[in-house]
Amino acid sequence: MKKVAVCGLFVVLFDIVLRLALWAGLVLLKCSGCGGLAGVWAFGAVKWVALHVFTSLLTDGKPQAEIHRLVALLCLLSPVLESGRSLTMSVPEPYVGPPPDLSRLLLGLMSSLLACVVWEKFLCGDDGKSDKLDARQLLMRMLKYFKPDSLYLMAAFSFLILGVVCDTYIPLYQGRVIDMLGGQVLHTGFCYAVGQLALLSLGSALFSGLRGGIFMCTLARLNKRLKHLLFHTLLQQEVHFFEENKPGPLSSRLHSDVDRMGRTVALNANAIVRSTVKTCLMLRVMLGLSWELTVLTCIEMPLLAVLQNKYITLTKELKEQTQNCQAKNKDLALQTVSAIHTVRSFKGEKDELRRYVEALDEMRNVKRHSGIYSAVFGLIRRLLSVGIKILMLLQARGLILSGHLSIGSLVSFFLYQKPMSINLREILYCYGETASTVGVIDKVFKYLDRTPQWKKAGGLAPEKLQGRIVFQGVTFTYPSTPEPALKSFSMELQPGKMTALVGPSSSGKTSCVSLLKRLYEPQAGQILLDDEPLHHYKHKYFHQKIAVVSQNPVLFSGSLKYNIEYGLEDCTTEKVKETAERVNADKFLSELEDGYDTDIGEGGAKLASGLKQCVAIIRALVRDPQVIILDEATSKLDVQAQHTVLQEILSCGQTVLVVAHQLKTVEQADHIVFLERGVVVEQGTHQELMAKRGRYYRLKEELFSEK
Ligand SMILES: Nc1ncnc2c1ncn2[C@@H]1O[C@H](COP(=O)(O)OP(=O)(O)OP(=O)(O)O)[C@@H](O)[C@H]1O
Repeated sequence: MKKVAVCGLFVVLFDIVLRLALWAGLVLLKCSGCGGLAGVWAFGAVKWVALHVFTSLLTDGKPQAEIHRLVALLCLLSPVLESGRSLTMSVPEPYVGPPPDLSRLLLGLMSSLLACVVWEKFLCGDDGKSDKLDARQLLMRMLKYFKPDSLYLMAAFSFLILGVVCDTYIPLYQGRVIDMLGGQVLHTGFCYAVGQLALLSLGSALFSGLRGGIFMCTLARLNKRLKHLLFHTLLQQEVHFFEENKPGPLSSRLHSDVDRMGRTVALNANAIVRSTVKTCLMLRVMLGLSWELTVLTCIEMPLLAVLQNKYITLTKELKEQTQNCQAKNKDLALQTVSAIHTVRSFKGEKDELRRYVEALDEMRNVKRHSGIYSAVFGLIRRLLSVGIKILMLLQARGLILSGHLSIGSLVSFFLYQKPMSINLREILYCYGETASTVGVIDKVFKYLDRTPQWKKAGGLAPEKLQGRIVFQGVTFTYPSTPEPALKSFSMELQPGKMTALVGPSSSGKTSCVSLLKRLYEPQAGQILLDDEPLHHYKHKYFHQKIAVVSQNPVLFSGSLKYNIEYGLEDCTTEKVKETAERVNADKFLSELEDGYDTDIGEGGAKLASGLKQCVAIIRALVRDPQVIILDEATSKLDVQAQHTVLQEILSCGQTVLVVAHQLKTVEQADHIVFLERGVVVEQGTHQELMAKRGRYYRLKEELFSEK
């Protein structure tokens, strides 16, 4: 880098020498110019050759890419600017080339250097090249999601350009009208000018409105598509994914981040195109009005770019911190509110409030830092603008006094100048905003690209299923823990028989049920249903044939009927009632306020826990499952109801697995599997195990303490 800087310095010095030589030559020859536009271009070409030879000598024939760019700018910028200036002259004057004005020659050098710094630092700097490439790829990928809306976008961009063209010419016509006010212009001429102005204003309002509306519609469509896709992808993920990623951040990704992504890309693309087209058109008009004032206006741009870039770098981390804090706050509040019963019964309100206040404090600190940065940035930016404005006023006075500028043109220029700075600021802001959204886009795409870490379900859906389940040497470790929950675990569940899985706490009973529900995949061994691995069955078929009822079933807000039919497409009310009758619950449920249409509240909060279990049992039975897993599913029912439910289930010839903590259930079981630390210690009937007088017998009192 140092080598490039030193080489660049020598190139600039050599360029100054060449410019001074040209100036001295023109002064000595008493020439007012160097041969018109052709002369300027010729001088640029000669300089290019000279600088090229000079840099080759300096770098042993291997000049760096940065030096090449610097040389190109030093040689080309002045001819290009001069050509542009002559093109924008309303009445083409015979061009005589730059007068032998030293300050003008040096102004060309300064603008070349400034352009070079902006180019190297902000547009193609080497730092983080791969990051920029990634960002570009991400943005390009994001743009692909707009493909279905291409027609809308084309219409929106067309209206945008039409609106911008109208917008751009409004100040010019305003200036003309002002000049006509004091002049000897015919009334019709004046009315014609005012009519043109009115037409332009009308066009601007109409096209801008159409553009805005279409962009908003497109954005809404994109948001819907992205959210749908992301939610679909999330639902495909394995259970461990949801254990690793908390609901708060996931919901934040799904809502705020997707919204922000679409908004930033769509609105920024809109703003960048609008501002760029406007800036180009305005530059053309402003150069025509006064190139000196235009140069002063343009000096503001690179300085603002440097400032903005610094600001973005400083606040990038703060933005991420703010996002994380927001997600954390949301998560904390959600957790506390959803567990309000536990919080209240443990008098945890104070603790929860403290935790929430701590999270709010963290957020406040981050926001305070953002505020300070924003204030300092705003102050420096304003000081810079005021400084440039003072310079412009001084220059404008000179131009008016020398007759090069009319008052109307100056008014027009100032009418352009403010929107021009706003446009440039908008471009820079959008650039910064898009850059800072890249992180958000990246996170969302990471979720969208995530392949679920579980075996895909097959297509098996036999009409007749026996329901024989075999665990063959299953070893299973949770992804987040090193110790296996089940070690070479084998067990068989027979159709029409009830098997009880018993064991002390943390022995692996629930893990067994989770594997059977296919919430996790075992690392070794396999689980077979009618001699076929579980993942060979169709997803919907499998979960219809294997029903699980847990101790604390999850119910959804809505009616009783909605909860019982949940996930079924063709379940009739008769079938629901019939199933409820089988477990003696129909009478009770029908007597509720609105019968089966009674709203059970958030998570079934309006139901007693026994009734919740009852609804969960009916929900399982209504699916006509072949395998029923009862994970303490009847613990909150009275003895008579428990008996009825078990008898009803067994009478249908289904395979029943009971995770038991109560002796009553175990005694009824045909087969008992006694688990300890993920290993089957003993198995057999209750009598056999008692007769053995082994672990089951010794732990009986401890396990089934109710007896
Ligand atoms: N989601 C999980 N992530 C990590 N480890 C887990 C998870 N669930 C259970 N475990 C661990 O797996 C082991 C077996 O737990 P499991 O819940 O299967 O036992 P259990 O016999 O059902 O216990 P309990 O009767 O108390 O419900 C325990 O060591 C437990 O800490």
